[in-house]
Amino acid sequence: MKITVIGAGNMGGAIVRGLVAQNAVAAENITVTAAHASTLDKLKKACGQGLNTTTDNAEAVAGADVIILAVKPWLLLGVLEEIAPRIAFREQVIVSVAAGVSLSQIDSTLQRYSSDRVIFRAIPNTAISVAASTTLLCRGDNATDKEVELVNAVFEPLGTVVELPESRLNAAMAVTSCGIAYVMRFVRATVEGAVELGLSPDQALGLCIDTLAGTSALLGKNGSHPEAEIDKVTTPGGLTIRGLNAMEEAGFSQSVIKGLRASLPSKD
Ligand SMILES: NC(=O)C1=CN([C@@H]2O[C@H](COP(=O)(O)OP(=O)(O)OC[C@H]3O[C@@H](n4cnc5c(N)ncnc54)[C@H](O)[C@@H]3O)[C@@H](O)[C@H]2O)C=CC1
Ligand SMILES: O=C(O)[C@@H]1CCC=N1
Repeated sequence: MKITVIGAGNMGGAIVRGLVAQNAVAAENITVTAAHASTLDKLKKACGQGLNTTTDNAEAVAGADVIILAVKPWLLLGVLEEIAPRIAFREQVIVSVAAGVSLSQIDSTLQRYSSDRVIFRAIPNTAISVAASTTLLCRGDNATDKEVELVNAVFEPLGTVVELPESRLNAAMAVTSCGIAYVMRFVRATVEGAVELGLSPDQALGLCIDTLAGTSALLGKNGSHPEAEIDKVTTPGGLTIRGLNAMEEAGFSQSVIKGLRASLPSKD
């Protein structure tokens, strides 16, 4: 499989590094672009000199089976216009990772170049850099199972892939992609609190990481409901309920819910 990644930032760069590190795609079979050559030089150092790099997006799409668009959302349609005349539609599958740009917006941009377009949206999270992404996948209307398999072959080595309808993508993205930042903020707050209680920052962070792993295992392996697990921790008249109530008094659950709501792309 040959892949072209347009945009070598946090997401595009992580996809390229991840695919090479997991031996899923050889560096020689990946072409990657960025706005600046210096970004590409760094990526080449990380992935090996075999990696194909260029700042010419249109030139980069030649020969790819899968073209991944990983530029900022407001640049996406312009970049599509730039590469569209060079895309071999149907032979080449297009995957956008841009948040908030719909399949129909992408399709409208491409319709004057071909009547047979295969488009996907994939929303990974930054854990893709450690092959632990939850990648959300939406297929365009005319994508075949074989094309879905091809796109899965890109993202499955980098974590788990969850296919869902586009109508639920933004809600899921708030949980999985924005969620990395929200959980990190929880971790940061925990470390700040634990330092006040007398732990060193390193020790607090280590304990918090272990506790996250334990929480994850309880939910994932036991299939428990969070509230059932909370019940097991909160001894009546004990310490945890005092902590939980103090957190709720400060608006913990409402803050999280409000944050998720605010994470939806605006409809302008
Ligand atoms: N960072 C995240 O957690 C996630 C990001 N996304 C999406 O991924 C996309 C990229 O985001 P990031 O990687 O975070 O941004 P970034 O700013 O780190 O990377 C963007 C890259 O695009 C390159 N670029 C800019 N203009 C270009 C052009 N005309 N041609 C080729 N390359 C160009 C830049 O040099 C940069 O390397 C966005 O659309 C974002 O919505 C999706 C899910 C999660
Ligand atoms: O904040 C953003 O817009 C991107 C999309 C999801 C995570 N990061």
